[in-house]
Formats: sequence, C-alpha cells, structure tokens
Amino acid sequence: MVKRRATILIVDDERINIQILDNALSDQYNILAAMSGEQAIKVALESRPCLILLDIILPDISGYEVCKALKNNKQTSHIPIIFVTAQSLPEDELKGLELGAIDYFRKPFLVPLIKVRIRNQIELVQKTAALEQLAWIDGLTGIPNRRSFDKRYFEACKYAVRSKRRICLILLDIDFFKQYNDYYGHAQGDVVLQQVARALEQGVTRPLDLVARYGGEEFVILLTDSSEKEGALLAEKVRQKIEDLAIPHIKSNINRTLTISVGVTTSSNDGGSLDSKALLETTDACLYEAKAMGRNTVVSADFRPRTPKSI
Ligand SMILES: Nc1nc2c(ncn2[C@@H]2O[C@H](COP(=O)(O)OP(=O)(O)OP(=O)(O)O)[C@@H](O)[C@H]2O)c(=O)[nH]1
Repeated sequence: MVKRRATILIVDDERINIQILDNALSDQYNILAAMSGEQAIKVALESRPCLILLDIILPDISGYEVCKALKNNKQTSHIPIIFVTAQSLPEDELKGLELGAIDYFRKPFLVPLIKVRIRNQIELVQKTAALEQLAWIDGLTGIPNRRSFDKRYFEACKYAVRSKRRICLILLDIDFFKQYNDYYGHAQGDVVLQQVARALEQGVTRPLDLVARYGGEEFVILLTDSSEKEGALLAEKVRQKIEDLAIPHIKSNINRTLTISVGVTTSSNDGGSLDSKALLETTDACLYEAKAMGRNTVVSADFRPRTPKSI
C-alpha cells in the first residue's frame, strides 16, 4: 500500500521560524503555514493536517486559544497539536498540555530531536487512523461493516426527522448460500461475498447512500433521501444486477444461478418521530417474505401501513 505523505501545519508569527521547520521537515511531509491564530484555525478546518506545530505568542489570539478552539471543534479535535514556543516555564507547558496538546517543544530546539519526535507522533497518528479504519470496514469485502451501518443509520434517522425527508432501507440476502458453501467450499463462498459487495457498490452511486455488510451473507443499503418508488426501483436494480453476474450455483433451483432476496421499506415524511428499530424490523419482514415467496424477488412495504406487498 502506498503511504500518503502526511501534512503538517506550522503556526508561527516569525517567518524565520517557519522557514527553519520547513527546511527540516519538507523532504518528508507536506507543509502548510499560518502566521496568526485565526488563520491557523481556518487552515486546520480546510486542510485537516495530520499534525499542528503551534506557537503560543501570535499577533491576534494566543496559541492557547487556538488549541482550545481546535479541540472544541468536532472536525479538528482529533488533530494532534505540539506547542513550539519560547515560553519555557513549567506552568506554560502544563497549561498547553492540559488544553489537549500532545507535546511541548521549547525554542530554541535541536532540529534532529524535533524531527524524531515529530516522526514518532505522525507514526502514531497513522497507526491510529489505520486501526480506526479497520473498526469500521468489513475485513472480507472491504465495504463498511455492521458497526458503520448502525452509526450511519442512527444519524440518518435523526436527520430524516429533522429535515422531513424519507429514508429507505434495503436488506438483501444471498439465496441458498449454505448450499453454495457446502458445494463450492467456504473459500469460494468468500469470493462470492466479495463479488456481491462490489456489484452492490457499483449499483449504489449517490455519495450519501451506504452499502454495508450486515452480517454473514446479508447486506444492507441505506438511502438517505429517497422516495418509496426510488427505493423499490433500486432494490429491483440490485436484484437484477446480482442475477446478471451469472455466478453458477448448481445447488440453487433458480436457473442454477446465484441470486438474492430483497426486502425494502421507506419511511414516511410526515415530520413525526421515526422508529428506527421498527423500520428495520419491517424491512426484515419483507426480506423474510421474499424468501418465503420463492427467493430471487423483491418485497416492499410502506413503513405505514406495515403490510408487505410484492412488486
Ligand atoms: N463463505 C462464507 N460463508 C459465510 C460467511 N458468513 C456466513 N456464511 C454462510 O452463509 C450461510 C447462510 O446460510 P443460511 O442462513 O442457512 O441461509 P441460506 O442457505 O442462504 O438460505 P436462504 O437464506 O433461506 O436462501 C451459512 O452457511 C454461513 O456459514 C462468510 O464470511 N463466508
């Protein structure tokens, strides 16, 4: 995997100090610079650097205030900050660290020393980001996992109520997958799960929509602003897309081809509360109905009324 160059934001009101750090670091990192506190906050918000080297004495607001503002903002609170300053009293250092900075370098500093300490911090940031990524992505298929879905679904339901928009849930499950595994082997079953995940990703293209592995051989699609008709059409599109992959499944009685069953539900937009658990249960009931109807089919339900109907 190609590692992206990390970006460091240097904040200092003295051009010469920025120059020294830039000379020391620019061969390994992308460097951004800011010469005032307000500018530092703006650049941090726009560019989300990997690390910020922050002076305390700045022409407008102090480095402490910059640190506080960045730590209080959800979008920047995760960015590690290192104070680089001539303020050398222990109480200055304590104040900086208490505000959430991860380290404190006193000027004048030794360039080789600061380089090593910055490298260590960047490595830590990158490892944490990689672990964070693993926690949200399904290891087999590379698409978001159940945990991702749960989080996004919760947020989407809140947003739907607030903005009086409809959300649509599509649950789908591979047909006769146990028989597939038993006949072709578990490793080939894994390959199929990857193929299905890829096809679903290709079929769901709006940036705010989500495809996730819900568990085992079950996937979920979350459409964040969708009419009932759009949801049902997409459900049918993905069902067809999987059938069109024409993956041989000799143990399936549906054309000896791998297929999926699909349940789809769209929430109402009457501005009332949205029972996210009930929406999921209704969608699951639709999926169950699709299986009972012979599989390779889509069953949709209005969230209200909750009676499933075949399309
Ligand atoms: N290869 C592979 N198989 C998995 C994975 N997760 C779950 N499965 C298999 O998926 C199969 C699901 O079987 P069932 O729940 O009986 O469902 P089914 O055979 O698809 O039957 P219907 O859903 O009724 O069509 C089981 O054999 C699981 O072992 C996985 O990560 N890899």
